[in-house]
Amino acid sequence: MRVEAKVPLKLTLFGEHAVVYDRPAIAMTISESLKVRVSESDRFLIISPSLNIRGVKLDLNEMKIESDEAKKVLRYVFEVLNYFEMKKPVKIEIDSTVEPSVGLGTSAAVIVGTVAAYSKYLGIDLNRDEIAKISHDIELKVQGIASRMDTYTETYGGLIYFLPGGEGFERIDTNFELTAGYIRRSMSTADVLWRVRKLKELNKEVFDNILDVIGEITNRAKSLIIEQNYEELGLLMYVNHGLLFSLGITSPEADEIVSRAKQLRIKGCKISGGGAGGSIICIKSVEAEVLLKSYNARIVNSTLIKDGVDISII
Ligand SMILES: Nc1ncnc2c1ncn2[C@@H]1O[C@H](COP(=O)(O)OP(=O)(O)O)[C@@H](O)[C@H]1O
Ligand SMILES: C[C@@](O)(CCOP(=O)(O)O)CC(=O)O
Ligand SMILES: [Mg+2]
Repeated sequence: MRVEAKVPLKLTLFGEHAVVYDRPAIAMTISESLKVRVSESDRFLIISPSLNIRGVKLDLNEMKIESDEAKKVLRYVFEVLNYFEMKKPVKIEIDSTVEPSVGLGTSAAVIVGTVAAYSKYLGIDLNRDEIAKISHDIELKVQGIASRMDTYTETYGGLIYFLPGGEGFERIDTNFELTAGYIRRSMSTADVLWRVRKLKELNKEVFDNILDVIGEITNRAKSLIIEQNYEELGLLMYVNHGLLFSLGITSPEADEIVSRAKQLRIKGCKISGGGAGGSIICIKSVEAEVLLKSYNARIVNSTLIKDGVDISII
């Protein structure tokens, strides 16, 4: 038996980082995806062609390759197998339409896909809520810090508003259109999250105020998306980017792109996801695509996808 889980990747429209501290957020699934295929094997094998592993060590006597980096990047998959007590050995193949760690929720997709496919392979029927919850717990365990935004968005699919307080979400029925692309990233989301945590400890009051404003912007943005008021929404994207700059999670190149976008009168642009480079989103326009390409960004297919993880037996 072979089971395949196709997981849509996601963009964060508003509230990244603040959502970790129980403020609201808005995210949506897009046409880019990551597939996890699980099939019979006599031992556990993980194959992921898009991963670049550096610093391998070769034991010439046993012809065995060892890599601390491989262990680290495959920890998301390992912890899923561990959760299911590694009940049956399997071959796990992971294919993604984008590179790993670009602010599009690839970490969550690897977890959601492996939870969905491996549980099905084991004959365990999980509903979406169970897949999302297990996946969130695993992301939190591996990274030490994580909100439920990415795992829930990719499990359920669509454009989703996460309520403040860390519980509850609403799906918003809309045909929102974005232009998006990603640039080089200097850190993983986990590393950025820990940097933000340190900043929070340094000055709790200022930090909390910034997060409150991000929360207010997110709540206003929710109404503007429903009203299709893209002028004001775009303005709030610039404001959200500025607040992310103040949290230290943008990058010089991302700031330059967003500033240039403003100068070109593009309606709205901001960094999306973990930051330190990675994904940038703008209200859809030809000018935004030209701008992103001029910075060698890889344009992503940001068509809103309304369905979440899809499991099939092949
Ligand atoms: N195709 C893949 N195969 C295996 N693991 C992956 C893949 N893509 C992402 N990952 C895991 O997710 C990590 C990236 O997480 P993160 O920095 O949060 O990226 P993103 O912002 O895209 O979610 C990688 O270091 C790796 O551990
Ligand atoms: C920064 C954060 O809000 C989003 C991270 O998104 P990504 O892993 O960069 O796609 C973290 C989280 O919500 O867990
Ligand atoms: Mg991630």
